[in-house]
Amino acid sequence: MSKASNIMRLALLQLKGSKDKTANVANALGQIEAAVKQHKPRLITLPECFNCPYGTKYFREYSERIPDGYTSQQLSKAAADHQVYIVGGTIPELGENDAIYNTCTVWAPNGELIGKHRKMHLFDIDVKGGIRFKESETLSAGNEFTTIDVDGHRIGIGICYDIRFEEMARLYRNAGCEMIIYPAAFNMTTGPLHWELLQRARANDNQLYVVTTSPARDSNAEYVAYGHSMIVDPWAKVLKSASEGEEIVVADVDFSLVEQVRQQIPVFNQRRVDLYSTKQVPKV
Ligand SMILES: NC(=O)CC(=O)C(=O)O
Repeated sequence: MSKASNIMRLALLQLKGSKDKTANVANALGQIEAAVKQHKPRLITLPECFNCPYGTKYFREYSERIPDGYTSQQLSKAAADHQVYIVGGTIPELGENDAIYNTCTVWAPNGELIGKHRKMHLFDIDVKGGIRFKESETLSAGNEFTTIDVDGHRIGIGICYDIRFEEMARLYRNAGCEMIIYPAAFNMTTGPLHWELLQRARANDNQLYVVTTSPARDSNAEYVAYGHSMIVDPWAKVLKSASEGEEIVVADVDFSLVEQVRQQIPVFNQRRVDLYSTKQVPKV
């Protein structure tokens, strides 16, 4: 598709969560409506696990089929009602053979499902005196890369821990992506040190936009999300960011910056492929 415009308005919805799935989905729908009325975005993003508490013991109970489940149907309707693209954060997905995935769905303005990304790198960490989390206790990892086309702009989808893997971002860059969107829920151990650093690193290394959307911070929750949803531009500059609470972050991104940075700092033409391998195997 040809590029209709280089400017795209994004609205990142940093949402409060609770143990009540219906209330979480209703809150997301209300915030989508508010964002559309106030800001008229082309694309809206939601946080990781926006309909479910972020904890391994909850994933099976809250899991749903995609696209037939309740949350998918609500997001599809919201996209069609408001004529907007929705990168629907993540929900626990009940997949084939009863496996559970942490999955992002993407909806077009006609309500059609145009992308489904299963978290590829499971968040299994054990930081002494900090946080222990083991998604692999109940989740399976996805095996497929996911890109979508929005008005002629190719966008890669990753989920939270996926951002730590530069190889994945590089594959998206090589596949022509100008932006990577990561629904994410960093925490109070890793967030302060790594959240902004990783986003700016991925943006700088690959000369593209990086967008993250976190749940709002709830200090009483079992898993305390860091917040600070963010848009980083291809210069690695933080274009806009949220604080900790529930918030809508709005920004107009200019995709012409991607080409500008790639021309002015042409690292991808200057690689010493005679000295190191840059062979890319998977097809994205
Ligand atoms: N929750 C995650 O998937 C990742 C995270 O919190 C981190 O990498 O830190």
